[in-house]
Amino acid sequence: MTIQWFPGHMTRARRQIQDKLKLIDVVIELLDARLPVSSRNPMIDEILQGKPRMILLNKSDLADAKVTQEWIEYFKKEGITAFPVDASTGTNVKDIPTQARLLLKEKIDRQIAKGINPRAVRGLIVGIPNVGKSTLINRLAGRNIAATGDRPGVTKGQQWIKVGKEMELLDTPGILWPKFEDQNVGYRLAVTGAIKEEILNAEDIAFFGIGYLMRYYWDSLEERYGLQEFSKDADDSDSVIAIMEQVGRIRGCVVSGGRIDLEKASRAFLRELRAGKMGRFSMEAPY
Ligand SMILES: Nc1nc2c(ncn2[C@@H]2O[C@H](COP(=O)(O)OP(=O)(O)OP(=O)(O)O)[C@@H](O)[C@H]2O)c(=O)[nH]1
Repeated sequence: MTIQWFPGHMTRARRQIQDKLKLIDVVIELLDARLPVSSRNPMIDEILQGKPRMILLNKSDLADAKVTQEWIEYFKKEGITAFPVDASTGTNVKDIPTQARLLLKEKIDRQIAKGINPRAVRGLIVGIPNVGKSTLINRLAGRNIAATGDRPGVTKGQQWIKVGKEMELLDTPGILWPKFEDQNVGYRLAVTGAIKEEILNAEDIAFFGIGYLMRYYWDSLEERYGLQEFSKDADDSDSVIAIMEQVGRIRGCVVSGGRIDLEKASRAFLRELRAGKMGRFSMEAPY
């Protein structure tokens, strides 16, 4: 597997965020609830330079609720305000301005004590591609302003957006890069759709995804694809391929001679997995 990230690109992304930090009071760091480690920039603390920040575990509708709760407790122990959200339906999104003000409470209280009327809290959303930054901005703004898509890399523009009376957001989020040194990180990101399929091969990603579900979420997989007679030995590549073929059979990915088109089957599987059709799953737990 080769994933290339260019140092120039990272430096530019980092500088863009640091320029924006000067304009804002609080950072809203968006992570994918299914993989809070892999979807986190490894240098985030250094990049944020001590700016008050909260972590939102987005796409919590797709993640294992029990594991998400463990993550919330984990971040709490680290002294970081964190809570699950679902930007696509708006679950918990209304708590963001309140939590942002809480983070700045001391500063706001000092202003009030001096008789100054505190202005709206200014926030910046940061996160890796496809984590849901634009969807969240639109949700907070209550209208469609940021470009959203199911492919990484569609965010554009720059202005302040009012979120009620108490908060303002920069309409262009800060784009962070994920950590790529570890091959499994790359695959986890690819399974959830954060990395384009042109970079990693769809069959390899699906192979990884099926293996993962075989290990940790067998029942969901079994139910969806009728795998009652199949082996659930994820360490045996023949068993994994047999399941991929079954997916292909069920989804009509059959070519001449009855052979299964594994590439097509892989894409079908990934589409369904990413859309939550196999139920909720998490790929990383804190403990
Ligand atoms: N199920 C679910 N899907 C979500 C959620 N938030 C965003 N999405 C979907 O995830 C995809 C990516 O969302 P975007 O808002 O475009 O992500 P982004 O971070 O702005 O992406 P870039 O522009 O690539 O940086 C879209 O298909 C959204 O509909 C969520 O909470 N739950």
